[in-house]
Amino acid sequence: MTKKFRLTLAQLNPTVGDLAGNTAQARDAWEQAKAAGADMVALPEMFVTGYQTQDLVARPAFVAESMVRIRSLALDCADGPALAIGGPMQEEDRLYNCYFILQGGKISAIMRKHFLPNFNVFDEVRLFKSDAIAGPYTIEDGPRIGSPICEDAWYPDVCETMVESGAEILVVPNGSPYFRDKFAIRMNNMVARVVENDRPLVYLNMVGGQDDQMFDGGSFVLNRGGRLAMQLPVFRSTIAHVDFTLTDQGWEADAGEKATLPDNLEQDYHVMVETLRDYMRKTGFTKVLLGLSGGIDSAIVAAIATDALGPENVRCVMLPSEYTSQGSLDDAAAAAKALGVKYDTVSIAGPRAAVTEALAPLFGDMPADLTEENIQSRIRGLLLMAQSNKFGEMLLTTGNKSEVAVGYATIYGDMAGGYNPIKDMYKTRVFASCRWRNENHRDWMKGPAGEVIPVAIINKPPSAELRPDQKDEDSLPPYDILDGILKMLVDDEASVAECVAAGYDREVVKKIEHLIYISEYKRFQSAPGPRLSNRAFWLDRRYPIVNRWRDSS
Ligand SMILES: Nc1ncnc2c1ncn2[C@@H]1O[C@H](COP(=O)(O)OP(=O)(O)OC[C@H]2O[C@@H]([n+]3cccc(C(=O)O)c3)[C@H](O)[C@@H]2O)[C@@H](O)[C@H]1O
Ligand SMILES: Nc1ncnc2c1ncn2[C@@H]1O[C@H](COP(=O)(O)OP(=O)(O)OP(=O)(O)O)[C@@H](O)[C@H]1O
Ligand SMILES: NC(=O)CC[C@H](N)C(=O)O
Repeated sequence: MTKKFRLTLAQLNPTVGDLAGNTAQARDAWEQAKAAGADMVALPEMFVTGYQTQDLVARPAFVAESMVRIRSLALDCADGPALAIGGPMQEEDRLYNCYFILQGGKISAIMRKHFLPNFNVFDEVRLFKSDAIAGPYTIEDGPRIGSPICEDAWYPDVCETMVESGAEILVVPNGSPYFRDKFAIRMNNMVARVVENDRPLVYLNMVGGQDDQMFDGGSFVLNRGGRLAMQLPVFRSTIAHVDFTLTDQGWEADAGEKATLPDNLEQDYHVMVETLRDYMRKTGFTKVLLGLSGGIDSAIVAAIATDALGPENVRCVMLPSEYTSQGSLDDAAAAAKALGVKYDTVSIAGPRAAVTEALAPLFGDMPADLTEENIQSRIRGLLLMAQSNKFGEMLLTTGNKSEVAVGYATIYGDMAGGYNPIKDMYKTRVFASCRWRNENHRDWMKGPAGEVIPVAIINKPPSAELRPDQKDEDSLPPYDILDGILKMLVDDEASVAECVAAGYDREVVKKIEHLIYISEYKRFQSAPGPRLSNRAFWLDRRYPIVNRWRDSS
């Protein structure tokens, strides 16, 4: 009789620290696997705790409770398919990132991670110990399986050793966070492992937002030769069953679902929506508010919030001053109407006059300058935070990556807010994302279809409207030049000389370099936001605040 093996892939969304909830999700996946007649159900890396735990995993009580949950899951799931789940384990003074195989009421095998990622957003060498490469485990009446844990499968060694010691299938649990165009990098690595080892491979990733990171799912199954047998969707919790048949050449996966992967404009937009949605749900908020200025940044943030939470949970507030143009008033109202969100107006004229009066004895006849400009931004921050307190709505802040990079925002002013959906998106890409959203609608968007960001907003020159006729380009180079230089200096760590060789003016490059370094203190105090690139501010790029070094090239 043909030998078969059914594996259930649980591409699910854990919450960091919700040990009971994550275990319940695992248990539910196991019930579904059992009902489907599966032999094994696999959950992602560190699923019991959620990922990434950062220093929470250094707390002995947290690890101990996680172990208790794993053991009780083993007992609960004794009678049915094997269950494989990631979690931490303490052995004497050593903490490991593990993959537990639960069968027959017990932990029947434990894989300990060998290659600990310690770059970009990862600090696993700081948190965990590496263990020697383990051999495969056997599923009762089924294949011998090797489980390299995420980073373990990005190099040949672990898979090769597991296969040399008898692994017939590789099942790789992952906690692999999104950055733009990462799919191809993952796929290339996994195809290489399959070809090197002549074994099928199951790549299982988690989904969900955690602070700045989005775990984008997109799990897949490869047959020998690197042939794609199954592709699960990105950004969506999914339970799927894959059937393996034992052939003369070894185990072969039957062809299953082949989800299509979105292009990178859609990926980024979807990440901004999902991370905000998960940040809200996982921190217990349902409603947001934001200042809607009639400019493009607050307009796209309003659209993202509406798509994430629904129009009934988004409130936009126009806070006009004497410098607010009629165009801005019209554009902000039109944007709110197109999205179907609540829209209020609170003038800053009165508070501004009161602040000016309060400071007059100190400021005397000193000329008005940036101080007075920033007071407007700070009054808006204060009025928005007051509404946040009163109505229990979380305030969204709206600075794009270009502004965040050069400090073009007022600290304790428009930087006020709990989450910044566009923190890692350069201004030039904000324009492209707005056009994409106006032309596309998907079932995961809770906002309406159509032109939700009025084209008048996309087409006008950006202005902070903090003084008469102010344009961003008065203080900054045009955004295509600014973003070109920022991409080189921030994302590529290019030298000043390399920027000049690429055609940028040295004086402009030096000015931008200076602005990046002197605004480190602002970023240190800024709200988190979704990571879209592999060089996002915060964990990917950690610079000192006090720093006298400048590139003399
Ligand atoms: N290293 C450091 N550590 C701690 N504090 C430091 C510091 N360097 C300066 N500071 C302090 O920070 C203050 C300066 O920061 P801040 O008050 O923000 O002021 P600043 O960065 O000078 O001005 C804000 C800039 O953002 C522009 N803006 C504002 C609002 C919105 C937008 C927009 O388009 O979205 C643009 C505005 O036109 C202006 O060019 C100083 O008073 C100084 O005391
Ligand atoms: N008149 C206003 N009413 C409400 N909010 C405002 C107003 N002006 C500024 N804000 C808030 O402060 C943020 C910074 O806006 P500002 O106009 O200074 O520059 P910006 O970065 O070009 O943003 P935007 O493109 O949204 O205008 C805005 O995104 C908005 O949230
Ligand atoms: N959790 C991990 O080991 C992640 C590292 C891995 N290379 C990734 O980003 O996909």
